[in-house]
Amino acid sequence: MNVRTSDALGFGDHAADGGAEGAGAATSGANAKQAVLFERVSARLKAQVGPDVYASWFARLKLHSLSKSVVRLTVPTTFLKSWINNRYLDLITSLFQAEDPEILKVEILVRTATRSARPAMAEEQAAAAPAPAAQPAPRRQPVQQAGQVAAAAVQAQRPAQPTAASPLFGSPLDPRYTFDTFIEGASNRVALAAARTIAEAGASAVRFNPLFVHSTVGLGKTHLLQAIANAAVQSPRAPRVVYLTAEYFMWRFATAIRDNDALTLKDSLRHIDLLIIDDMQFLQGKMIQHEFCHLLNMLLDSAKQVVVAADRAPWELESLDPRVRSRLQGGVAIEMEAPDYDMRLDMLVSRLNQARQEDPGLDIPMEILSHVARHVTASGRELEGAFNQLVFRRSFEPNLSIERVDELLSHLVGSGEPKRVRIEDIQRIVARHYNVSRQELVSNRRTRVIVKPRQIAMYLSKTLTPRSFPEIGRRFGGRDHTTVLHAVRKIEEMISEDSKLSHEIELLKRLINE
Ligand SMILES: Nc1ncnc2c1ncn2[C@@H]1O[C@H](COP(=O)(O)OP(=O)(O)OP(=O)(O)O)[C@@H](O)[C@H]1O
Repeated sequence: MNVRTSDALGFGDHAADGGAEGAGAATSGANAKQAVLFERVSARLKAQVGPDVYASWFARLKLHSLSKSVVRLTVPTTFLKSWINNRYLDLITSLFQAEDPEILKVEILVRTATRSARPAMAEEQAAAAPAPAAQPAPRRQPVQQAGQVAAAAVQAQRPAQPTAASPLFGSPLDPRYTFDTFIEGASNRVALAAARTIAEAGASAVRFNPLFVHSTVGLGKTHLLQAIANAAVQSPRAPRVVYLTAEYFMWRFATAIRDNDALTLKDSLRHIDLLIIDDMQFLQGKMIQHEFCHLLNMLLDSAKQVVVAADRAPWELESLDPRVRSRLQGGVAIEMEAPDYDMRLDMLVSRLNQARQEDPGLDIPMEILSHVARHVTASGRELEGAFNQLVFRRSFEPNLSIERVDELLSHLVGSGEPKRVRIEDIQRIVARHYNVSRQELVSNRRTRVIVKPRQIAMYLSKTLTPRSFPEIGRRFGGRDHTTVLHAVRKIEEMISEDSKLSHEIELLKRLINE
């Protein structure tokens, strides 16, 4: 219940993040009162900093614990921790104090990460680099290689080892992220086919350019992007490949500008065949976006392939410069959805086979794998977390029973639930609450008595489901995505000013999540 409550605030999109022992376990320790307090503070924070900044920096913030006077919050990366600490800690503290004057201190912790920590040196480098206002240092570790400037930032569950053939600018890709280990299913088939086509095309661009892959967290975007890079660099045509996260791109440009070295950097990027950019939602800052727009235009105009991934569709990347957004929309956008049961089971079996290569004696009964696949439903990352827990526990509890597995994974089992909220349920519950019919909610009628419940239902659809603005628009009588966006913003504003409405919405969330 408490996990769900804090997810319902807009953290839900990222509920999967943080790994096996991260926020899920932590959040389950917080009681309902704490969760409501956290919701209220986050709503105020969102109202204060605006939805774009909020989505970039606070979407993955979770409540860890709240003692009488100390609030502990968690984020998935060290970078986010220092970014929030440096810029927003005072604001967050004052928002908590406004809700509860007994609170004296707010601490930001890094969740037990399933991703590798940044190597100390890179960490120091990032911390030392004075990112220009509004431009962050990289979230993941940059790695430089012999005289090369741009490098990829890599995410992995253990420190990534460079593959035999590395991308042009020395991207140390995680060798496990290949097409062979990527499980195919109905939810990602199209994206996988497009990715394979690009990897096989080598230096010659394919028809869809740029390819834009989007999904909520933990559904395999990074795995797929790195699989493209891993396969492309080994193809006989030997294209020049660069894989990097948007944050690394920002950091690299910020440092190059500081060191008067931007020209060299730009020059080194001119000659690539395949640019792969991950986590596009983090690209911020006018100047950096301008540089990125240049690069994008140059590559696309010279028929070089670009692949981009983000946690939302290109038209929903509101913080992006309209020119960048428009260029990104000029190709093909493909959404990946959550894996079904068969895919989840295949992922677990595949992970077991990989783990057996290191430990041939490792065995987890099929009955347990299938039980986990049935109950841990949210994302690949949660499955990975569940698998790691099982392997870890098995070493000192060799005969795990199903009941014990349930106990160990209860935080992961619960966290998938909010994602199953359906838009129809939201419409039904909101309509009943405001005494209007569901048909009226999706109709063209614009009387006040209908407009407000409709906007609330749209807001709840955006915050309680992973559906995109256009899809929500379609489900509300074929409305344009900007209408939904307007509704979400309006209700967010109203919530921050009107505590009665805020309580009403909390009540609706509870009814929907019941
Ligand atoms: N289809 C899949 N086949 C195999 N593994 C998968 C698949 N989807 C996700 N995973 C695994 O789940 C974990 C999380 O995936 P990944 O990091 O690629 O997600 P993501 O969509 O990039 O998440 P984020 O938005 O947080 O960056 C990884 O260990 C990945 O290997």
